[in-house]
Amino acid sequence: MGKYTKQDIFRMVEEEDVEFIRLQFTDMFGVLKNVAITSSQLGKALDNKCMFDGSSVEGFVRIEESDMYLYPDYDTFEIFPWRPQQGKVARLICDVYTPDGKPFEGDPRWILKKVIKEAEDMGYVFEVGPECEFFLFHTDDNGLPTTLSHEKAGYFDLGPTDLGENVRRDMVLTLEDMGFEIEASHHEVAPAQHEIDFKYDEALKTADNIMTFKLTVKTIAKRHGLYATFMPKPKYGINGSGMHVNMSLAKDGKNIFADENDTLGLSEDAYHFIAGLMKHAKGMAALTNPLVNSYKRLVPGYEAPVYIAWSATNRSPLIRIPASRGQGTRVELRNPDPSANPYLVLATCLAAGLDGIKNKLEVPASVDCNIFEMTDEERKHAAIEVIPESLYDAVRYLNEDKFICDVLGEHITSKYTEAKLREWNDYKTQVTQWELDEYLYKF
Ligand SMILES: Nc1ncnc2c1ncn2[C@@H]1O[C@H](COP(=O)(O)OP(=O)(O)OP(=O)(O)O)[C@@H](O)[C@H]1O
Ligand SMILES: N[C@@H](CCC(=O)O)C(=O)O
Ligand SMILES: [Mg+2]
Ligand SMILES: [Mg+2]
Repeated sequence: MGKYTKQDIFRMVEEEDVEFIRLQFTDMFGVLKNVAITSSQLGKALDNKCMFDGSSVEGFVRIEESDMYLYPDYDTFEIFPWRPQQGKVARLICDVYTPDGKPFEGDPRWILKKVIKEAEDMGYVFEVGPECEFFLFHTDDNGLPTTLSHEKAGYFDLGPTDLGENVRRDMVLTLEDMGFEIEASHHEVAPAQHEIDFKYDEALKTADNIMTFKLTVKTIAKRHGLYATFMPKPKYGINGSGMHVNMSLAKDGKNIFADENDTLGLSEDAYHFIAGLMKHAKGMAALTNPLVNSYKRLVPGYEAPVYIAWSATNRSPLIRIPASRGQGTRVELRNPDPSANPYLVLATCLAAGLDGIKNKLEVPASVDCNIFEMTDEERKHAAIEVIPESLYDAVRYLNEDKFICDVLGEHITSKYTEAKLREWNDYKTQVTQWELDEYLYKF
């Protein structure tokens, strides 16, 4: 049973004086799209009759087959608190369907739903809590984003040093207005870098929440004359922004990753899940780290992972098991960044973990020392592999991992690969400032 019925939505629109409704969906590349309707069209929208031109959305369909339908998920009805309070603006997150009434295979939300169904058939609920980091920068005289900030604060610092402090407070209050349960918010390590953590939930809800979170953070920053960016590594020499993904599986309301009798308090299935994530980490990288820029974050020295390993005691590997046990027992994957499409990231993470469980994959020994301080020889001896080092490598690994390609389906795999190779080739031909600074005078 859903949270809202059609009648509930009509009633809320009437009572709350909602004038506009945004029908939202997310494209393959994690970009939020929407078409706005007035409340006079609500009945049509709720009957799945609203159409859009799919050929205008990158990675969707060709012009000859362009009609797509939006099927609103009633439970996602939410009013935007930052819009006028008369003639309010609300949104509904939608699934994308083809004209013959089938889910569109290029819709990332559908891909996630498919894997969730598979988990449900095994009796599992997939619970996920993300940690989204972002930067707040000034805009220039034309209102365009810069990488400038006047902030000096660092990790966990308290104001009033920081202009960002008030902005973050406003973000938290707005998110709470929209039903988010905010667990923590703090200044991150780099100047102008922040993090707001919200409570974990079932995977589909969390993926929707991540999209809403990014929209809200950007909107509130703009209101304060700042620009919020989720670009993974906006500045050389300081930390980049990650989106650690905390995951657990529940069966009949009980966290099945916990086992008091184990030395680390983890169940067999938790170990298999970790092994599945490790097996597919390279194949998933093009999704968890989708930009050319993503790979500039995954370098030693900035709290971001580089090596495929796991540990219950330290933060340097790809996978960390945070200390909390019982219902809080979870696996934290540390390489995803907030530019990723959350639907595709959660779909592939869940599928990889389930692959581990189904096939009883064995985890290698945990690496409890600082991997960055090991020599290449020591890492080789411990069979520690490296996360792909560029978008190009990541796309290659994706196409080699048939299991992950199957999760994504033919449509997304081919369109995604095509677009990401185009992005890489465009980047590859650029002459950067670094090259000019290094070479122009020498040669
Ligand atoms: N059982 C669980 N399953 C999935 N997620 C969970 C579970 N329990 C807690 N979480 C989520 O994990 C996230 C924890 O974030 P928190 O910032 O505390 O983690 P952290 O990794 O210790 O922090 P950091 O990496 O910034 O030092 C929250 O979103 C929380 O709701
Ligand atoms: N900003 C770091 C993470 C810092 C943290 O541990 O919270 C990253 O790029 O992943
Ligand atoms: Mg953090
Ligand atoms: Mg974390």
